[in-house]
Amino acid sequence: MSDYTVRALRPDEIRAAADLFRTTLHILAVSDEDLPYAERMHQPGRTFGAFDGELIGTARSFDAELTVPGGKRLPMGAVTGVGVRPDRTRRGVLSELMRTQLTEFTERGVPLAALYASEAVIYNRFGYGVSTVTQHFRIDRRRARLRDGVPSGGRVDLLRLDTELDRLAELYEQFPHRAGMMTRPPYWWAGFERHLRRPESPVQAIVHSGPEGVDGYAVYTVERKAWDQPSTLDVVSLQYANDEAFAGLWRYLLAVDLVDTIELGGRPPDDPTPLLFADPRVCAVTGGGDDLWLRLVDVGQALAAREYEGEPVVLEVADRVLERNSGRYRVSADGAERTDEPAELTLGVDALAMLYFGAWKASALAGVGRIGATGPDALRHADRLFATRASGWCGTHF
Ligand SMILES: CC(=O)SCCNC(=O)CCNC(=O)[C@H](O)C(C)(C)COP(=O)(O)OP(=O)(O)OC[C@H]1O[C@@H](n2cnc3c(N)ncnc32)[C@H](O)[C@@H]1OP(=O)(O)O
Repeated sequence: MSDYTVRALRPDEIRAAADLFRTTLHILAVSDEDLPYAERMHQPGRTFGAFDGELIGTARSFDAELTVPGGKRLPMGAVTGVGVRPDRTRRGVLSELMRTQLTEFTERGVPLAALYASEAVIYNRFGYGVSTVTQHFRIDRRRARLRDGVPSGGRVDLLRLDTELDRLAELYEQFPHRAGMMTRPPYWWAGFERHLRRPESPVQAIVHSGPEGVDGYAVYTVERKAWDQPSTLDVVSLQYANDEAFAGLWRYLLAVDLVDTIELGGRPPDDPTPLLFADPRVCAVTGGGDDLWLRLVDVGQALAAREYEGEPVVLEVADRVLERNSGRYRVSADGAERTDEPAELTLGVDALAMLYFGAWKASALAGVGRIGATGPDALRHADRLFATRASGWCGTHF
């Protein structure tokens, strides 16, 4: 039996939870100036604390919606703020917090949970898998020339972030969401706003307008340490509704004076940025990695919500944390449902999350022992069924 209890925190305990979380990430505790943002980031009733007399661990979530392949939006618990006091780690505190949180999602009928992971070895055991991946670009701004034929037109204007941040929130929700993208509720924007108000880095926002009105925006900072030092423009956010807006925002960014390098991180695997340039090597891929970690809280509902193409396959899913998900599911172009038919593929719920947005192929996961298969046909069918038109991508760090 554990010597601690887990319960939802009261509003007057939120600062302590935020301090604990920040301490576990080696970040300074919440300042008085930060406190209003920290409070706005917490959705009432969604922060859990573990106590052994004192607060020793915490995990919170906020409600959002996630677009799944085919365009439907499903409720999701956006999990964040996870930390256990360093003198109480490795005795099951996180495991209890995760179980409590997943049970709470189940009771409220939330079919998906997702998070961004500080370390990649923590969350598989709780059923989360890397469901989307990203890449980072560095552009040599002084050598960059756009190819002939890149769309032109439209106009770009500065947006006043101190008074018009809400405008970005509206635009983000208006623009199309590809599979893997989530809604950004006020709990998310409060954290973004705090990030933007860091005193050391002035932040600019721009909007692009085309014939139908505003159809793209970007947020960026420029770091310029000294007059004779190279300077870097860091694109914090880039969202757009069409190709013209994408090109128009880039035309602007490439023309910002006193900039040597442009950094653009966390983009989808099929991001077209390198295709813009006459010499594609001015745009180097400098890294990448896991983006959204997904957890199918209700496997039946999550599988039934997305679209598929191709021949059917029967999956046998194992879920050690939410046992009622364990069982067989038939997935076909007509949808997905529970079945008694014999299994063709066996996999954990974490591996299923890796298939969900098409970021990984079943055949690749089988090759490294994450999926068991009766034969190559089943893998071929699963590869096709779970493939997506555009790369899955979230791009909303939380
Ligand atoms: C979504 C987010 O908020 S991401 C931020 C996550 N937080 C951090 O990274 C802050 C620093 N780290 C911590 O606070 C803690 O180490 C936590 C929260 C990651 C883990 O908390 P703990 O209470 O130690 O986890 P718990 O004891 O329940 O561990 C369960 C299992 O996971 C393993 N585990 C937990 N954390 C880690 C880790 N960082 N690295 C390797 N294994 C780990 C444990 O060894 C244990 O394995 P076992 O079941 O085989 O014995």
